[in-house]
Amino acid sequence: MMSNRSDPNITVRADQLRKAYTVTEKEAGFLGSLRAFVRPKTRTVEAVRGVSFELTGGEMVGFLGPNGAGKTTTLKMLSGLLHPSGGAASVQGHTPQKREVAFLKQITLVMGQKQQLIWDLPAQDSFLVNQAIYEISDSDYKATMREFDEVLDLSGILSKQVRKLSLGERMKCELAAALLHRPKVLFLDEPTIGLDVNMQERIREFVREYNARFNATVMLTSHYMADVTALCRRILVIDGGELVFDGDLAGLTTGPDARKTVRLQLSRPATAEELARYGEVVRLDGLDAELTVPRSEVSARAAALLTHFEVADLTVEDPPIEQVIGQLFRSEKKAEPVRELA
Ligand SMILES: Nc1ncnc2c1ncn2[C@@H]1O[C@H](COP(=O)(O)OP(=O)(O)OP(=O)(O)O)[C@@H](O)[C@H]1O
Repeated sequence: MMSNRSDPNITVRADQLRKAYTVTEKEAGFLGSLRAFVRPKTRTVEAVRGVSFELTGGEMVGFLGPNGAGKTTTLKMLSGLLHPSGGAASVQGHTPQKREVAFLKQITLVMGQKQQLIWDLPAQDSFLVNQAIYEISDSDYKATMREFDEVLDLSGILSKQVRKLSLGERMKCELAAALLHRPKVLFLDEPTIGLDVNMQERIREFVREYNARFNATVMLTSHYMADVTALCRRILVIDGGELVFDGDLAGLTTGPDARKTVRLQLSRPATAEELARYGEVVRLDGLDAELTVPRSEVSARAAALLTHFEVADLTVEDPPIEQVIGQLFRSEKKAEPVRELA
């Protein structure tokens, strides 16, 4: 969909955003260090290669990709922590790298792997620091803390030294601290990493409620697909620094390119080559086989499988979303034309 650049509803825009890092290569050992010091050898890593997309106010979007795909680099550019090597970004009408106060008051970046809270102090001391930095009035501070407490149940943990908190408790405090100023745009980089299932659900609920209450735009990366399926209708998939998919999460399992999983319990062994004539074999374990087939051809393929093999049982289901997205990562072709900016 073409967009109007002045559309006030667009809160985040990346326009051919690029980032190349220059890394110094060093051989092992002392001599290697010396050589690198005297005559540094450098190499360019193209982490983000011309990424374009737009998010509208209140949208929650999953930002997915394999390790090293460029997710964190993109989020850092959108938060103004990194200068793009090319292209442009705009968030709430601001150019992120200018780090204007009015911009910083409207965004937050939460990195599950990094912490913002002061380690040796109770979390509430870090909250007070943020209250001062963001110039939050006492009444707003109290009201926000009350709201956050309802969902996150912060009672009893705010006064403990951060170093003594469990990972889940700390993450609840990290999120609360990062959202104290009620930002309109949330960049959440693995906010649930390492948490148990219950705590992941709690954090999800908090993000969902925050989004509903403040109509906030949320861009979320997570290795837990449950986070994405619970919160996001749309996903952006990045691979090797390029956007390879921008569209509806549901469309991946129902759209024209969608596939179905056919599970077979065979009565007599078959080879992967034989089965591969009827679909893509994703697993063959003794008499248990699993194939994916185009959704539109599922009945014909199932009938053919029943005719050509001795089958004790056959079931058809949607493939796990991890598998569908994994196939996007590996695919060379773009799964759907990526939205072009006007
Ligand atoms: N400061 C840096 N200097 C040099 N290269 C970097 C730097 N930060 C990231 N990279 C490289 O840029 C590429 C993209 O990294 P990035 O952290 O953005 O990926 P990611 O999608 O967030 O990965 P992950 O899921 O593993 O966190 C990788 O090849 C990474 O090694």
